Amino acid sequence: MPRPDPGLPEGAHYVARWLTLEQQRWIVGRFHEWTRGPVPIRAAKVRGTEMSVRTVCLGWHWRPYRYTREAVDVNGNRVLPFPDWMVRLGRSALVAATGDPRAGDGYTPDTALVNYYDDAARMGMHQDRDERSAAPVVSLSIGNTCRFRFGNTEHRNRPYRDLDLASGDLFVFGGASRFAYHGVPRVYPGTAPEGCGLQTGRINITMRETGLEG
Ligand SMILES: O=C(O)CCC(=O)C(=O)O
Ligand SMILES: [Fe+2]
Repeated sequence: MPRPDPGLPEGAHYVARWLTLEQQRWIVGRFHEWTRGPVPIRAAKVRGTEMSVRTVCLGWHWRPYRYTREAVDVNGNRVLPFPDWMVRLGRSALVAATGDPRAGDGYTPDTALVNYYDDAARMGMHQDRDERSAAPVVSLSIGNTCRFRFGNTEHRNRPYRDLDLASGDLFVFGGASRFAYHGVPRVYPGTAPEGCGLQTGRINITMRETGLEG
């Protein structure tokens, strides 16, 4: 049973190598399907500047700073539906992360932001706060290892904790940590394990409950 990590604030959980290599390869296969459309993967623009990360969404399309069903800032197409297998995966992730067999009950993520990081990509400190639900965010990583910075709910500065997210790692932030600032200061090129399905780069999936209707 995973114990709370004393270095992480309440509500934040980390499980190393939660996904098997076989699961990782399978998800990478799905990733290639998602990027082929109906909405291509793209760098979202924040105040006119493209992010270095490229993103494709499932369920709801995210752009700074709201969700819509159609990718209005890309090609206007409706995004792919949120897959049932990912709802189940999200629920088992919560059970694994917290050690509470009921932790997944009632968790129904309806959007996933699927990010692709090349060797130069990073993500500044931010909160995930465009959702109306305070349900946990479930994060899965595949490919190259990154440095992940997990901070506090007040501002983007210290205290924060740096940890490495490697291929297959699970990170969850809910409860008192749901609106904590976090970011990815760097990725480590060439660190993806053999057999994870990704030769270059890093994929990160964050599933969330939007709390939106329609
Ligand atoms: O890539 C990561 O590990 C974090 C991604 C993230 O924070 C986001 O998509 O909002
Ligand atoms: Fe985030």
